[in-house]
Amino acid sequence: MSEKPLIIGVAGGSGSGKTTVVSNIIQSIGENRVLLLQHDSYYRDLSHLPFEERTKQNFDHPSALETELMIRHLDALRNGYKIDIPVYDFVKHTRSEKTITALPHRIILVDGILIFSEPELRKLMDIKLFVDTDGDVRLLRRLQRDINERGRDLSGVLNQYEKFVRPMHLEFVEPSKRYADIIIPRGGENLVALEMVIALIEGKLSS
Ligand SMILES: Nc1ncnc2c1ncn2[C@@H]1O[C@H](COP(=O)(O)OP(=O)(O)O)[C@@H](O)[C@H]1O
Ligand SMILES: Nc1ccn([C@@H]2O[C@H](COP(=O)(O)O)[C@@H](O)[C@H]2O)c(=O)n1
Repeated sequence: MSEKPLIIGVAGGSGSGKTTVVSNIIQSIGENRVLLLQHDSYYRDLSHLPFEERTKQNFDHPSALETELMIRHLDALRNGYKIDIPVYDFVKHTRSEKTITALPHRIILVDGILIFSEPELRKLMDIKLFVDTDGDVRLLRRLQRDINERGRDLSGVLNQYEKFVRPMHLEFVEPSKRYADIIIPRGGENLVALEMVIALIEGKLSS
């Protein structure tokens, strides 16, 4: 592929609806034209720690993620090379032996809570979207998701939220909103904003 891809970043707090927004964009633009790269896939492996220790880590600080690898991957894709995306296990807090091979695409969607707080990563993005959802709504969604899908219990989710998620959100995620080109209030339910974003992407692709 000789043309450089269009790289679209989708940031926002945990549970804000990033994945929902991204899925809507992919459905509208067409799966075969888009590659999704999630910062979540680049969480550092903690298999060297006992399980109890892993659960006590701060996963909301930039140092918890191997952002340098994600940047190398984006550079490789921009230059026409394939990459091997890590597979992360949120139940065990570990990275799998397996990877997923991804080929260069015309559009690359990048999502994650901290993608705009990393200058090197931010620099690579052509369009930056921030999904803005109230903290109480995000906490309720996260409670449900983490208990149903990530092997957590009520008190674990609440402790983690109070100790790490909320303070790191205020320190890193919320201030990074200033770098967004478009702020999407309420996330995936905001169909007007989604239509505008999709029209913008289509316009960029045809220009
Ligand atoms: N508008 C919405 N209404 C109800 N539930 C939603 C809505 N948007 C997202 N969710 C649910 O909330 C949870 C978190 O949403 P998700 O899109 O995964 O957020 P993020 O990727 O920002 O963490 C998911 O279980 C999702 O199904
Ligand atoms: N082992 C891990 C790794 C990350 N988290 C939490 O995931 C959140 C980011 O993912 P979203 O899909 O919600 O954007 C982040 O807030 C971390 O606290 C975790 O709980 N365990």
